[in-house]
Amino acid sequence: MYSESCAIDIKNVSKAFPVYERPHHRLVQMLARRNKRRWYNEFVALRDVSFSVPHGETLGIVGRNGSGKSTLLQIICGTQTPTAGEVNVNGRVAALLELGSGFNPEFTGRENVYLNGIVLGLERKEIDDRFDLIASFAEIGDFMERPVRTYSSGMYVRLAFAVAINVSPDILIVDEALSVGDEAFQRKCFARINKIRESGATILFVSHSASTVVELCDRAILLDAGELLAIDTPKYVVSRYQKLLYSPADKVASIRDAIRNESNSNSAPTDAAITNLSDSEQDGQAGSVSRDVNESGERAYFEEGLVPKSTFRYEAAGASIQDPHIETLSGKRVNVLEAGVEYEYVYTTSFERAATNVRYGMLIKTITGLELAGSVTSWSGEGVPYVEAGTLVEVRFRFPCMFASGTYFLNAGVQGCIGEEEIYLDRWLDVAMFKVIHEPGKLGTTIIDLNIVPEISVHHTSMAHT
Ligand SMILES: Nc1ncnc2c1ncn2[C@@H]1O[C@H](COP(=O)(O)OP(=O)(O)OP(=O)(O)O)[C@@H](O)[C@H]1O
Repeated sequence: MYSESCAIDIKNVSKAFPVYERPHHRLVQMLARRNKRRWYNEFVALRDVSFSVPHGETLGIVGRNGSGKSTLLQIICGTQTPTAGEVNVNGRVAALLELGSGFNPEFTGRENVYLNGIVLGLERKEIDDRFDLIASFAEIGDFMERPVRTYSSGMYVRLAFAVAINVSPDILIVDEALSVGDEAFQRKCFARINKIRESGATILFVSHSASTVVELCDRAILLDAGELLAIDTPKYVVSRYQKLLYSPADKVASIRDAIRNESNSNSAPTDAAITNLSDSEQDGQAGSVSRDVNESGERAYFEEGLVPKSTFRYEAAGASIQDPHIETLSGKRVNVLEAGVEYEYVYTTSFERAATNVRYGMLIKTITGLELAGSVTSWSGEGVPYVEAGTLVEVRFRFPCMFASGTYFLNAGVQGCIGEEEIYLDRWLDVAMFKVIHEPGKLGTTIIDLNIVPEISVHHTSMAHT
């Protein structure tokens, strides 16, 4: 029985595609409809898939290429029909599927926004009200008035994303689309996805990035060759996915069986049958140990266009933060950093009103919004006792760049008392961003690189001598 308490309910869904050996067989098949002979073979893209997604859950979908992820999403969106099984979707679905689907290439961006909005169940007036928001989110300028076929893939994704996340979906489906586009835009999208999530929407998220699935999702499913092999916590599912992904071809079948049996046994996840890969295997890294870091950060530099697009300022109350940036210890302004080197995150606060018990804070986040590290200048109640109106105060946070190569975002905030109550005098999210340069010899994996020193020693056991 379909339950309204679920956003999505999939029961025994299968999908088979006809595959014709020769192009003209398609025509022969059409003409010979009543004939018993079949001019095609069936390719089964999904076989007997069942699962349900409660309202408000963020479900990750992982699987190797061709495992059926896109087909499943298209069935949920209604752009493909299942060959067998039942699909129930409860709520307004906004989907970001593969490039090429969703928009009519001959229509302009504006026309497509209206078309999509109407398909998603919005009234024309509602689309009118949201149009400026969508246009400013998409950042495609005059291209809004040009046919979508003239767009670059980046522009296409920007517009598709802008529509999908500005129509207040109950269910948001994102198929890997975020990997197109620059990091600043990706951050902006993740910030918006988090807001949609917080508002109680259900999210289906297909990604090849293990860390993103673990970070964003409440649960995940693993598809392989059209079969749902596992549904469990993101960490559990991702470890099985990686095991499949990196196994030699002759081991795949036995690993599939082990994952299936393990899932079916309904026991608590155990790593006895499936051992997690080491991080270096996951990232395909091997390489030699290298500890050569340039302590001065000489290779760090400043890149002009590295400006966040997701900056958000809370209403200021008596102070304003200015010029947040990063410097090397010798005072060079940089935003592309060398790993393993110390830098300073600097900003100035201008006080329009006098404040007491003043404290400054900072935070470093990933593209997806994971809060990695932060600091404050003092504990609550122990801030600078009094700052006069008209004062400019510079604050410097020295930090070691212990991050893996990638892009990161910075917050800044000043707290203090005006009167009795402690409040944020000024607070900015994603006020600056920086990149960390890839260091080929570095062995650290994931996000934080603690410069862990590995050591291997070989011990001969008694068995080795027999
Ligand atoms: N219209 C079609 N006709 C025939 N086969 C198809 C069709 N659409 C998809 N398939 C096949 O179904 C299988 C599943 O495809 P699908 O695109 O759903 O996989 P996926 O997991 O999304 O892959 P990827 O990660 O590469 O995008 C693939 O082998 C694909 O070739």
